[in-house]
Amino acid sequence: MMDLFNTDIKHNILPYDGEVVYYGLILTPDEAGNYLSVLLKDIAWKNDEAVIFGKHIITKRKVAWYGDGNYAYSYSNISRQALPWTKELLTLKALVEKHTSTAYNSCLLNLYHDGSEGMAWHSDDEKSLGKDTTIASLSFGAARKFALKRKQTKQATSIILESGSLLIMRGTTQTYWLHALPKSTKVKLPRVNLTFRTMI
Ligand SMILES: O=C(O)CCC(=O)C(=O)O
Ligand SMILES: [Fe+2]
Repeated sequence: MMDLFNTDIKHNILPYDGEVVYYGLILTPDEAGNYLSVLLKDIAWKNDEAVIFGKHIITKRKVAWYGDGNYAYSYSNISRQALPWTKELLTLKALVEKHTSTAYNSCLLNLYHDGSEGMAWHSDDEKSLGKDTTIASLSFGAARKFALKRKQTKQATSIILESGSLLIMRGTTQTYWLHALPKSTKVKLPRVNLTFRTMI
């Protein structure tokens, strides 16, 4: 596929206690734009729900959960059932697996309609994901800042995720670091993010 934009030097953007590697573009801007249209149309987007301090919250951001099996996935006190892969998601999964030499069995999708929507600080450390799991993040649409902050020292770093780009988090990243997608009033266009994961 497109290796044109890939430099062979992929460095860890974390100083220690985990590995976050930015691969840059693995799709051309045109390919990424086409996928964005298809994903906006074909994915079963739903507003995310959570129960926080006993209060039922519904987010503006939309989510979807796809996977191999009948995975039940639970976070923020709400459980969700994985939908069967679509053709496009299987193609993208294979592409990401090739680039990262890792197999995934599920994918969490997020749709941020514009910069007024984001994701708060968290780590993907649910028991169902296993410890020190590899998560591959593929982005489409508006470029957005992805921020990381060490749990203990609050040391921070960030990177801009462009349309068609791939980022992976692996090793002890989820144990020692939080990540977030900050809101930005400057962003007027939608972004779709796919995180390929391995459920155990
Ligand atoms: O949208 C992003 O880039 C981050 C998504 C994320 O952290 C997650 O789905 O757990
Ligand atoms: Fe996350």
